[in-house]
Amino acid sequence: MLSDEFGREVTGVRISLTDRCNFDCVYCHNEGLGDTRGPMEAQDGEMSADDVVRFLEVAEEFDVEKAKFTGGEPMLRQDLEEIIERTPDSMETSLTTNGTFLPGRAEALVDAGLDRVNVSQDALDPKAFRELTKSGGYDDVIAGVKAAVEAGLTPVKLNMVVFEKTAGYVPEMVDYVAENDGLQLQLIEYMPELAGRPEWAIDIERVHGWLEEQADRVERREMHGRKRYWVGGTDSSDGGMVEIVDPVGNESFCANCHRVRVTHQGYLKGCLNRNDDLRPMGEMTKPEIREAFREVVANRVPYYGEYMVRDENDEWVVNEEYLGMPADAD
Ligand SMILES: Nc1nc2c(ncn2[C@@H]2O[C@H](COP(=O)(O)OP(=O)(O)OP(=O)(O)O)[C@@H](O)[C@H]2O)c(=O)[nH]1
Ligand SMILES: C[S@@+](CC[C@H](N)C(=O)[O-])C[C@H]1O[C@@H](n2cnc3c(N)ncnc32)[C@H](O)[C@@H]1O
Ligand code: SF4
Ligand code: SF4
Repeated sequence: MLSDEFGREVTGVRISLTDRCNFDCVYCHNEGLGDTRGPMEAQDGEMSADDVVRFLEVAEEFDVEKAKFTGGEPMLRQDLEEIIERTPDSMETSLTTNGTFLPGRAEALVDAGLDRVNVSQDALDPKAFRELTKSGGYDDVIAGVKAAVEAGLTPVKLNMVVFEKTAGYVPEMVDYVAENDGLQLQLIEYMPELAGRPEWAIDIERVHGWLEEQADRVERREMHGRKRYWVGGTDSSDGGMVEIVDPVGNESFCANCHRVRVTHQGYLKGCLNRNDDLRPMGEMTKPEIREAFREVVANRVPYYGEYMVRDENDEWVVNEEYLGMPADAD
């Protein structure tokens, strides 16, 4: 297993399969890739299934245990089932999707070997959903979540971005997962780093405090040191699990970050928030990918606490050591 200079082993890879999307969520950081809007047909430059598999086979050699497929909207890829089918068996495979294409396809994903799925759902009301996603796909998403649970892609984690437009929906979303078997909730702190609009952010500590009061028990997950709250338990059920993903300005989150990312165009990327460390894999052979993977891991640094440091006014500023890196290789 490869580790970076900060002792962070790389146990997972997170692969963006496309930057295209059928939604236009107001908050979208698109995994650091830019705008999702544009043609929805397959684009030149997207990694082919062969490219993805070649990379995954190298990752397997380095004992990477988990593969996460994301986007854009990864289910716009018609060869998603093939990619999952060809993912090394030793890896846990998961998918993060807006859920609209799960009805009719969830079973095929299971047959291909997908283990579980995260579905973005920021509200339980079609009108609010439309405003947040600029899409009328609410019913499809609900049907998608149902299809995923029925197909056994559990736990299905509902991903909710928490910011000023959604914070009021948190209690009903928490009740919803407590009452529905097979569902869990991830409350994702709104990340303005790539999406802009810092004024939309809310204080995520208030959500932690509120959940602390509701919870029957609290756990800490190894990945990112994320906290998990169990709520609504009864004699016969553990209730629902609510996990908080709170990366913004969080040094311990970055200190426990164990993933390398791959962009839809096949660039290795050490950190979601950075575009100055990209390495193109292009037509590389396996030995060349091995070398590039080693280099990317060697150059990984925690974003908060190393790449960004606090100045004398307690503001985050880029550490001088990293100034002058290429601005954006994508
Ligand atoms: N800054 C930062 N944000 C992350 C990181 N991992 C996840 N996130 C945020 O959480 C969102 C949802 O992540 P998911 O793709 O659902 O998966 P996950 O929560 O990371 O992983 P699982 O819980 O194991 O499924 C991402 O799109 C990011 O906004 C990370 O390493 N760094
Ligand atoms: C970029 S999307 C890609 C996968 C898929 N289209 C989806 O929406 O699940 C991955 C995750 O990033 C989250 N996300 C997008 N922009 C964000 C932001 N600015 N802050 C926090 N999370 C964000 C979304 O809610 C989603 O759960
Ligand atoms: S569905 Fe996902 S990729 Fe598409 S705009 Fe929303 S968050 Fe971004
Ligand atoms: S180093 Fe921090 S910001 Fe970068 S991907 Fe890891 S957790 Fe996210």
